[in-house]
Amino acid sequence: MTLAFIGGTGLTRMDNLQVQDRLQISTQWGAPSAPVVQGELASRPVLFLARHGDPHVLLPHQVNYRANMAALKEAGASAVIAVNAVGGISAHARSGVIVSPDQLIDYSWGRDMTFFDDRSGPVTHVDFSWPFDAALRARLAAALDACGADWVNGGCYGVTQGPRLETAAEIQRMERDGCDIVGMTGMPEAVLARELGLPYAMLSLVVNPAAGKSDTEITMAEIEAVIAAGMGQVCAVLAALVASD
Ligand SMILES: CSC[C@H]1O[C@H](OP(=O)(O)O)[C@H](O)[C@@H]1O
Ligand code: HPA
Repeated sequence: MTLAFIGGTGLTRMDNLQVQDRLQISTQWGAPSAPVVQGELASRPVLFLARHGDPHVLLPHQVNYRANMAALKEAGASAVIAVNAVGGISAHARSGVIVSPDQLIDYSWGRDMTFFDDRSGPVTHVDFSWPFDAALRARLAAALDACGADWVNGGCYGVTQGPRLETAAEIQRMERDGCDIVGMTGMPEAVLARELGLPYAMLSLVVNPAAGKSDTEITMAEIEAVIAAGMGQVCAVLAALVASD
């Protein structure tokens, strides 16, 4: 099994990854955000892709999710762990906590969200009742526990369009809908993985209280501080995960 990691905001490069090659892959859907990094983590072969480019230049709606997922598949990925920075909606989704969501709701729009839209093949509707792979999430849970992480097993990730953050009313609506955390990149990434038959799970680091959930303005400085404190542990969890293979 070759695990692929997609690094998001705060994880453009993985410090604990031994880089062997940077694969320039072009796909029929265009170029991925960055070269696919081929390397070793805990002495196991892994792949890594910077979702927003390296350096981080792409906004969430500018990411070519189809090219990213197709490039990982072509590079030999057999499963994908996506790392995300998210805002916390539920009380237990405090800043610094890691969430492994088990559901999502998609509020994004206008993104290329399927590989099956060229009209040459059969009409395809994939099952997406459970967007995250249960076996991969179980392995992730063991790695999170082994690392002593402060983490939450399950929850609903709401995907907004961005790049602006949400209004307090939008977050209240998302809370009524059942969202626990909010980010801008979970879709169409998750469904494209499903269409390619790639097991997919997320590791979401809560980096701020979502809009209206604290008395203060959400600042990039606050977000960067939480990322600086927490992304090292996320990388350690990924190493523990591959070591368990
Ligand atoms: C205020 S930071 C917003 C930015 O961070 C998240 O990125 P990612 O999911 O790639 O970690 C969020 O989705 C936004 O793109
Ligand atoms: O509050 C947020 N909203 C949407 N995406 C995010 N990514 C980090 N924090 C947030």
